[in-house]
Formats: sequence, structure tokens, C-alpha cells
Amino acid sequence: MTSAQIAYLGPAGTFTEQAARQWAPDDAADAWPAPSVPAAVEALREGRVREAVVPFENSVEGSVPATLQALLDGSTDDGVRIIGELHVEVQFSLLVRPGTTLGQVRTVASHPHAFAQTRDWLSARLPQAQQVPESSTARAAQAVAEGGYDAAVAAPGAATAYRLVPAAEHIADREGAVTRFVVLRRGAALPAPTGGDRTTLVVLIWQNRPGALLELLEQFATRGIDLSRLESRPTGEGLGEYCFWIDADAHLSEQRMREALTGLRRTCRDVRFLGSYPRADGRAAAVPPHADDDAYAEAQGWVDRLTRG
Ligand SMILES: O=C(O)C(=O)Cc1ccccc1
Repeated sequence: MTSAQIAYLGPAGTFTEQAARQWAPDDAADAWPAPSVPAAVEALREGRVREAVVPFENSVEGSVPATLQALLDGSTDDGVRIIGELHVEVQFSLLVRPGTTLGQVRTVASHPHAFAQTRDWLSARLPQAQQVPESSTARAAQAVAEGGYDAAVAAPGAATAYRLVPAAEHIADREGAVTRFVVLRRGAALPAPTGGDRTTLVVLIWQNRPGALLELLEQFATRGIDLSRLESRPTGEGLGEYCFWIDADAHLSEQRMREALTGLRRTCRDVRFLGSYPRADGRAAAVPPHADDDAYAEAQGWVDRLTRG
């Protein structure tokens, strides 16, 4: 692989490629289709690419475990940060080699998230077909072109790249499914606050301490910070050992977020900061008057005056 500007979950024709093009249209010609999410993140850690675009979560199926794991796998401070996010509406087609009919399909390949979003359609229309997970929808389409499977659940646009044709289109069980992609950089300056930002954290609480999760949530609640995502994931250290993935609707440069983070650092076993970045939907955060920077500055000034006497 030569040095590229941007890595994405490949090969060509994935939804992640659509997200990468949307993020950096000028870098499209110099993008590297990584064979997996960990490979894309690794290329970033090794400085072979400037940015990596990876799928993070989906409105139907939830988070993409490979991405969460890849983000945690580095050293505690490898400098890899989320600097942006994108929402992409995904549509699925069943792609086959020209001449294959629906009735001839015995094996279907795709990314597990694509299977999850077309489950009802596949069980109604291809109840006998074997479903084989692949690293991405486009990898599945490529494998169909190579003769490895009869069909792939993939983006409509993948048909052109692999000379396939749709045996069925619009096969998602729910219309309007949205996938959230994140853009990663290593050693990047913190993106400037916009007033509609998000901070992603991974927090380990002390086990066997009653109220530990409540204490974690209070760090945000008392500082007027809305949480848009909270997910517990196993740490891999044993049954019952969990970490919490949190998206908080505030930027690290805001005092309320800095104080929440200080509180987490004091009271939790471990805190990983994965980035503060603008929300894809551009929605401004509703900051209660008691939690804006002016309120913090006024209160801090009062305490300082009391201290000085
Ligand atoms: O496999 C792809 O094309 C991806 O980009 C991952 C994915 C799979 C299914 C829905 C959204 C993203």
C-alpha cells in the first residue's frame, strides 16, 4: 500500500466509501480501501494515512463491535481521536451475476449489519439460502463476482464496480435506516467548538460498588449535559466486567464538560477520551443557564473572592 490520504472500510463500493467521499470529496482518488476496520485504524496509528473513516453505529442494529474494539485496542493514549461524524442513509440491493435468478440463489454473503437490516426480506424470499458473513458488503459483492457465492446484500452502487446486477432492490426491512460513520485522526488538534458538539468517552467504573453507575451519570446530570448514547460493553476481562461508551452533547472546551471529565477521572477506574467534534446533524446543544461558561466563571469568581477574603 502506498501512502494515501484517507483509509476506509473497503473494498470499493462499501457504504463507508460513500461516507468517505462525502467527508473528503477531493481525496476520493487517493483513498485506501482497507480490508477491515482494524486495518484502517492501524494504518492511521502507523502514520500511513492522514484520516480513517469507519462505521460506528446504525439506527437499526446498534454499534459496530469491530470499530469499538479497534478504537480500544491501541495504547491508552495513542493520539487517535474522532474528529467528525457523518450520517448516511443506507439502501440495500440483492446483487447477483448476470443471468442468476432469485430461485437459483443458495448462498448470500454480506456484512452482519446488512443481514440484520434485511432479515425479514431474506427469510421471506430466500428462506433456504445460507447466509455467510463477510468483512463488508462490497467484499461480499466482489466474492459473488469471483463465483464464491450466489448473491450479496450490498449497496446498489456496488453492482457497477463488480459487474453484478440487482435481483431485487430496496430490500431493507425498515425504510430510512441511517448509519453513523466516524472520522479518525492521530495527533490532530481538537476541532473547534460549534455549539452543537459531541464528546465520545469510554469509562470503566469500579466494580462491586453500589451506585457506581449512578455516580457516573451524575457527573453529567448535575452539569446540564445531555447524553445521546450510553452503551455497556464487555471489557473482555471476565463475565460482569463492563465499560461504558458515552456520547455526551458538549465539547471539551466547555467548562461543564471539563468539570464532568474531571469528576469522572476522580471517581472512575479509567476514562478514555476519544474526541470532541461537531454533530453531523448540526443541532445546537440546549445548555441550561446554570451550566453555561458564564455561570461557571461567575461562580468560580465568587469562590476566588471568598478565598482572598
Ligand atoms: O459493509 C459496508 O458496506 C460498510 O460500510 C459497513 C456497513 C454495513 C451495513 C450497513 C452500514 C455499514
